[in-house]
Amino acid sequence: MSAIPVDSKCVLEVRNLSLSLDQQTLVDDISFSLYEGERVCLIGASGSGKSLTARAINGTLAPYIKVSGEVLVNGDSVAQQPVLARRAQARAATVFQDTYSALNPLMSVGKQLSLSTNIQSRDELLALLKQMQLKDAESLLSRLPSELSGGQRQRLCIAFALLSGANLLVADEPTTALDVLSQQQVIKVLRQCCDDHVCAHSEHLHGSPLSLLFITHDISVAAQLCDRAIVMQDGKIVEQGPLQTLLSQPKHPYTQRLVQAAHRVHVDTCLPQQKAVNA
Ligand SMILES: Nc1ncnc2c1ncn2[C@@H]1O[C@H](COP(=O)(O)OP(=O)(O)OP(=O)(O)O)[C@@H](O)[C@H]1O
Repeated sequence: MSAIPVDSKCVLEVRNLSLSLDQQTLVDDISFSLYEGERVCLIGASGSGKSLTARAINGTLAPYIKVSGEVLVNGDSVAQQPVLARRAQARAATVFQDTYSALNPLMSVGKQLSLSTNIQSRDELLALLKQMQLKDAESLLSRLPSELSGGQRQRLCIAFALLSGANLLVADEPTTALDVLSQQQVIKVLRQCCDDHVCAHSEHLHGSPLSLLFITHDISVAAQLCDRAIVMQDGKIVEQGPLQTLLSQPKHPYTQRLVQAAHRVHVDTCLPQQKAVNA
């Protein structure tokens, strides 16, 4: 990971955040920060509290979840605020694993795009789709979301999310439901968005680069995109640091198991090829 410049702006600060339901603690006193332009992954097994943490950040927690601690987005304290109660600069753009949750299933892609952007020109809409590496953009504009592949829909969701002008993107398992090639396309688009995106239309965030919180249970996917990792287990952060360091010298037993499992999957995947070469 490149060192964070001293004068970097803190885009997200999660401070002693706990989330509970009745007497059960689901997220337990976690703290971490994200600086502008950083790509950080929140990684952990199913049920470790990643999505709940994402919901506390983007303001979509169920109202019956008890929140304590602080979440600051661009300096605004938002832990207790649902998304619609937040100032524009404190709203994080979000993409989810379930792409249908962000798209109107009954409206063509072109209509949805032009309603959310106020862009009426077909050429500008086509340019937007091309930025998302969506080929065949002409035909995509007239299709319904169900007439796109999962990978195309996810790239469209990323475009929609970034149109909000937010400087923080929370991507909650955006590649989990996709095949390997579609995963690669989504990662490529996310990487490109982080490299190119500056908030042009937001008065408060003007010129601010995009920061990414990438939520996943797959450390090998995270390694293709992120510089830093925060590892969660059973609602707690057990380790955090540069991703390359975690991969080469994992300290916590859970991180060690995660890295070993990723190596095993890699070796298993390579085995048939090896046999074929040796045959
Ligand atoms: N709305 C809710 N009401 C009650 N319990 C919940 C709610 N959302 C999540 N939980 C519980 O909180 C714990 C953490 O869930 P969370 O969805 O954050 O896990 P996760 O790490 O994102 O898992 P996955 O990788 O499977 O999405 C789980 O035990 C889950 O059952």
